[in-house]
Amino acid sequence: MAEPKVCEDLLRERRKCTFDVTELTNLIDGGAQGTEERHYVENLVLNTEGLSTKNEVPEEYLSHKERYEYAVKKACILYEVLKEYAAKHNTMDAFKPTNKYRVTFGVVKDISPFMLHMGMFVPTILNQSDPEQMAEWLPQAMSMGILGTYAQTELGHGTFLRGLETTATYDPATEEFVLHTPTLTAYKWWPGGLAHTANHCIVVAQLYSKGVCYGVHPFFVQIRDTETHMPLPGVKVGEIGPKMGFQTANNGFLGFDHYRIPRRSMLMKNAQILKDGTYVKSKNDKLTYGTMVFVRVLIVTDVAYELSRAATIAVRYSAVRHQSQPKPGQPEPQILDYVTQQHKLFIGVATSHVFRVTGCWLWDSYSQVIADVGKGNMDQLPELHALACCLKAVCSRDATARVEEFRLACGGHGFMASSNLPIINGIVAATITYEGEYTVLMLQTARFLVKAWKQATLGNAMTPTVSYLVRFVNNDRVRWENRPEGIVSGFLAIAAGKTKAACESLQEYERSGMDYEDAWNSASVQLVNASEAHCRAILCEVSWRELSRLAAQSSPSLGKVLLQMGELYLIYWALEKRGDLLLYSTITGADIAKLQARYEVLLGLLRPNAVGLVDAFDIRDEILNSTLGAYDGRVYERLMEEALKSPLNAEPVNQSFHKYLKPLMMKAKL
Ligand SMILES: CC/C=C\C/C=C\C/C=C\C/C=C\C/C=C\C/C=C\CC/C=C/C(=O)SCCNC(=O)CCNC(=O)[C@H](O)C(C)(C)COP(=O)(O)OP(=O)(O)OC[C@H]1O[C@@H](n2cnc3c(N)ncnc32)[C@H](O)[C@@H]1OP(=O)(O)O
Ligand SMILES: Cc1cc2nc3c(=O)[nH]c(=O)nc-3n(C[C@H](O)[C@H](O)[C@H](O)COP(=O)(O)OP(=O)(O)OC[C@H]3O[C@@H](n4cnc5c(N)ncnc54)[C@H](O)[C@@H]3O)c2cc1C
Repeated sequence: MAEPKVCEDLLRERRKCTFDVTELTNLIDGGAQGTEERHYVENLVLNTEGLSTKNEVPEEYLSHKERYEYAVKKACILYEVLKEYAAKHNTMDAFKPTNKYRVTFGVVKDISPFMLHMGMFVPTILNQSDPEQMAEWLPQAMSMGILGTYAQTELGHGTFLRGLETTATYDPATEEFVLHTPTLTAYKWWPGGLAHTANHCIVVAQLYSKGVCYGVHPFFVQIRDTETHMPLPGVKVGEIGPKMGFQTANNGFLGFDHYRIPRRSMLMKNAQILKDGTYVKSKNDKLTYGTMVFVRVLIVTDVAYELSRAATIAVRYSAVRHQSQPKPGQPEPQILDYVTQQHKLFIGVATSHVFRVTGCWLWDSYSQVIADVGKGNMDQLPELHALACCLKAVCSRDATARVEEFRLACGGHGFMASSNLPIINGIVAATITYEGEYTVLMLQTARFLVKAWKQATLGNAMTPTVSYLVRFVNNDRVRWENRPEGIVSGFLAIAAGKTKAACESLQEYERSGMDYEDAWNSASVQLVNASEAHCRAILCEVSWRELSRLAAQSSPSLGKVLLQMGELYLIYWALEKRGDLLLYSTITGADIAKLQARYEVLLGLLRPNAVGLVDAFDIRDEILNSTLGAYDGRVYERLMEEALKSPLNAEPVNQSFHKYLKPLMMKAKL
């Protein structure tokens, strides 16, 4: 059968595009070879028997239990396919922030029950086990001979890791640890895949030896029999129930009743317990938190990708949707022509690029610091932690706001499950909380900023990401320049000004007699604001630098568009933060009017390329999973086709009519 035709609106939009869409796709994939490899993986996966979702009942109609079973079945077939592929290539590729493995969304719309296996279980083994442990566990984990997750959070404690209650008490007589859950609040709660998928997990527990508590440490723990999958004696495990999203992630709870594991189950790359119970300290006890730093770094490119999916849906839909009649007698225009609609959409497209390039920069910084840590140099760990915390926090929160804006931009149809915007919304919203909650992570960065400000005022040497503070110690109003570099300077001035103000408040509260912790709490709204400003300045500075670099390497037509997106992001935020700029720079009302005018010009310049820009994200229909965003733009046909799949439409009259509605109506007639 011939493929259905692409709708006229999208054909016209594609003809308007001023740059080579493939060139941008290649840039996003890190080169033409990256695109080729991604296409290869996508074809491999989506052409595999049992993986295509084409003729299946949409996941949303399945019961909670069926949906989980469906996701497990698909994840297993998918793993086999990816394993074969990985065997021929570099397996570590799976951990790089590329789009190659996002093909999983073409197989299960929501989160895979294996996500924590590859995302945290394997990385923790890689980063925290000693060579002997790695040799034993890694091959089993990589081949799925064992299925794992990362069990840290408890019912009563998620943020405060030092407060975790699960205990691992060393017994030198048997050379074992005794894992125990002393209270209800000590139950592990949340880990993905823990409920009915994993048979092993990394358990983070308070280590006790010779009566001394040495704080939280990771342990490699088997929780289910590998043959029968029954929970092992002393293990209580189950599922936590339905959530706002993450329906197929299989989040679970876990408790131990004096459950014994061998001494060598403690991950011993950093700290160790010797046979006699002697504790050998890690060079840096924060290395235990290493997997979280890794995931926080990945979240930045992850949310950039989710934004690109939501953008593709909303922009294509806006090109197809016609509404209202601003000029009497004229046809209804595409909603994409309304400048308010462009304002909703284009910042989201630009933000996806900003987060992707900043995320790649963060990944490179992470790789560098971790290589140094491997050589025993921990100097840059605090800066990396501060950077990963604020970027994870701000990017996850901004991305969620942008996805919601994309949903609103699709009007009523954006509320349909078949648009896929609700699932994307759930996936992105969760990132604000997991791997460190927004405010908590912002306050971690604030700790670093407060120390950095002190160093700056003392005239001491500064680490790279905070060296800008020095410029503002004695002069907090920067001279305004109406160009991208001037906006970046403005944001650096805001960050320095807010850091200074927060530090002064902190001191003021202390001077008033408060102890440091209470003063910190009192100043914490300002401290979070300072972190947000610092992060925004980094996003502006890094993305403008990276997009300019990429533009210089691209064809002139693409280069122009990359710079337009970079500039749009800068101006959007300059306008959002105009009050701060008035405080911390010499910007005037006239300058702000010029920024507003330039913003509107940029919307106009980007308008002809709107569809080309989202086409360049190159997200296949099977991965997009959206009635509104498909490449051919057959929005109304798809909405109707999907509606007809509702099981309620399988019969003209539902039994509830006879059972309830008719009796109700009969009563009214009496
Ligand atoms: C073959 C291949 C086939 C297929 C492959 C296919 C696909 C898969 C591919 C790839 C997958 C890759 C990625 C997947 C991505 C994601 C994973 C998926 C989902 C994740 C789901 C969610 C998981 C979780 O949520 S896990 C639980 C996370 N929990 C938290 O984040 C808790 C937050 N709390 C904390 O981190 C801390 O307690 C704290 C709040 C930060 C600190 O509190 P506190 O001050 O009380 O702490 P301390 O006293 O201990 O520390 C103070 C001191 O330490 C410094 N510090 C703190 N943390 C760190 C750190 N991490 N690093 C360095 N330093 C740290 C802190 O700054 C203080 O220093 P100062 O005293 O000097 O200020
Ligand atoms: C979808 C999802 C998947 C998850 N997957 C996993 C997993 O696989 N493994 C795992 O171990 N965990 C997992 N988690 C748990 C997750 O890591 C925690 O929920 C997260 O770290 C937040 O901790 P919390 O729930 O204790 O929040 P809380 O810390 O209780 O936060 C509640 C509120 O208190 C505020 N607050 C807390 N402390 C402070 C403070 N010091 N200063 C100011 N305000 C504060 C917060 O800002 C927030 O507003 C998952 C969570 C979700 C939602």
